[in-house]
Amino acid sequence: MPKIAIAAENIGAQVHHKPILHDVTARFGAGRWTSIVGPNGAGKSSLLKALCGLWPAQALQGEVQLLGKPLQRWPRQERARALSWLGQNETATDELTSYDVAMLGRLPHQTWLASPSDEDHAVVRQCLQATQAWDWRHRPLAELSGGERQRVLLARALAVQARVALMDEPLANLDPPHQTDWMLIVRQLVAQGTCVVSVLHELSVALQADDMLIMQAGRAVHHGACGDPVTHAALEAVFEHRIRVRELDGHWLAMPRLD
Ligand SMILES: Nc1ncnc2c1ncn2[C@@H]1O[C@H](COP(=O)(O)OP(=O)(O)OP(=O)(O)O)[C@@H](O)[C@H]1O
Repeated sequence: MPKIAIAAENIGAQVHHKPILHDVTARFGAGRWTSIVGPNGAGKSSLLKALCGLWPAQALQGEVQLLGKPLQRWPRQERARALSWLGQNETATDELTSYDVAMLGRLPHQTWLASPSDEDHAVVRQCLQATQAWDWRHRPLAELSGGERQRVLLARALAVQARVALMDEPLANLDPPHQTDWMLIVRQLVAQGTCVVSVLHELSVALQADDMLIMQAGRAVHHGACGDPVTHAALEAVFEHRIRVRELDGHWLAMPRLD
């Protein structure tokens, strides 16, 4: 078993007194990529937000452990260096250029009011190039297409160089070649020991991860290896057997059932 990088321990959450996460325990290893999947409204984004500390404390039960220490005991800047976040539908940085957005990923490495270092600039360049967003570095985020903008936001998340990377629907708006690039980037991160946890609706991509956490109605109903037939059965069941998992050229794929 790899070292646990981040763990949700008995997490519960409510919105307006309505429970949306029920006693979720899930542990994610260093150097592993885990995909979180499940039907709409299953609580996938809510769990990711809990892992990231984005829930108000009064709406949350249980504990998140980051690299062996409770999340709320981490000093803010150290935590921002250890944990990176790629969220959905972010618009707060729309007026900034792509370069400046990616540079925001370096903020946890900078001291108050200091200019970015040569290393910060080198990392930002490398991340924008890795996501093929370097060509529009001078353009404001607001002017970019959905997929272009997603690649800049991914570059920002990569620029943090965090040991744990949480990504909510990272493939949103990405065309197939850039989805493949994203998987290759994730594989590189994992090879360097990073823990990657991603919420994905693209089940065939999700099946390329090391592990899969399946959620339903606010609960974690299965957590296992992506190559395990028990995981495939759980995946088919959670989607009411309207998909089937099949192997093609050594990869597991999820296909819609039309019969
Ligand atoms: N701020 C909120 N106010 C009210 N209800 C919320 C709020 N956030 C989440 N919920 C509810 O909590 C449940 C889980 O939502 P969540 O976004 O975590 O699901 P999800 O699995 O990520 O869904 P999807 O696949 O549709 O993105 C849903 O029923 C949703 O309506």
